[in-house]
Amino acid sequence: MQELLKVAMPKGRIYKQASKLFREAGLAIPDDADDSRKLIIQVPEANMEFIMAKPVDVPTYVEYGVADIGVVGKDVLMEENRDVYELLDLGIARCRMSVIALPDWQPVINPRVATKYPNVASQYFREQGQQVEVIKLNGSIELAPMIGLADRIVDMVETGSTIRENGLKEYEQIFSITSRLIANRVSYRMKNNAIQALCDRLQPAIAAATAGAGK
Ligand SMILES: Nc1ncnc2c1ncn2[C@@H]1O[C@H](COP(=O)(O)OP(=O)(O)OP(=O)(O)O)[C@@H](O)[C@H]1O
Ligand SMILES: O=P(O)(O)OC[C@H]1O[C@H](OP(=O)(O)OP(=O)(O)O)[C@H](O)[C@@H]1O
Repeated sequence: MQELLKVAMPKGRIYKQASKLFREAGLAIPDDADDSRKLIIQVPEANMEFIMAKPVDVPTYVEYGVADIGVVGKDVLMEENRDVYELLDLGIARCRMSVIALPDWQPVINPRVATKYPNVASQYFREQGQQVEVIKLNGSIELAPMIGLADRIVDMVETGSTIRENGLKEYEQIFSITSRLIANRVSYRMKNNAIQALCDRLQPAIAAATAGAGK
């Protein structure tokens, strides 16, 4: 019998895709665990316990070892910069991090950039040699250039419909994003059999899903 794995699972849009991938890997994972208000869900069929977390908190739970492994977007991993192992690119929740502004944007004297990702944005503009004031927001980032809070934003683009519907334009793509499987450093050693077995099951499922999506 392998060790129980505590898994930090993001509630919201990643959960459905992650649980589908886990099922395709042969694990009996429910697809509706995030529909209830329960925050800790036992999945005895897969010898797992899910900790249903806010996506941005997943790396924190994993770094502190209260979860052995977790599923999290690359955007959050880059922003949070936690001390965890990144084990697998799950290929799900594909989107990109971009610089967005109004279509008539021109460089301004005191540029302001609004974003949910202040560390990523600051590093990007520093590397570009541009001095900007970064304003942290927690959602509806696209509002910022529309109402004059910032002249640019750094945010996620998937289908492009949010920027289209708000009359904005994507200027630069900073990096592409998918969700990753991460592990606590100690758990990776202590529960190596269980974690390795999970990776071995997930890998062909990821390859099949990626081939199926024509990517
Ligand atoms: N439009 C999108 N399309 C695909 N993936 C996305 C999109 N937006 C975000 N993601 C990915 O999904 C992850 C979780 O996003 P989600 O919107 O569920 O959470 P959140 O906005 O961080 O949390 P909350 O809903 O609690 O504010 C992101 O970190 C990113 O990796
Ligand atoms: O290109 P699209 O397919 O339109 O997706 C992009 C949108 O999705 C995310 O927002 P989310 O739904 O997480 O809402 P938020 O504003 O609360 O971050 C992101 O912040 C964009 O606003």
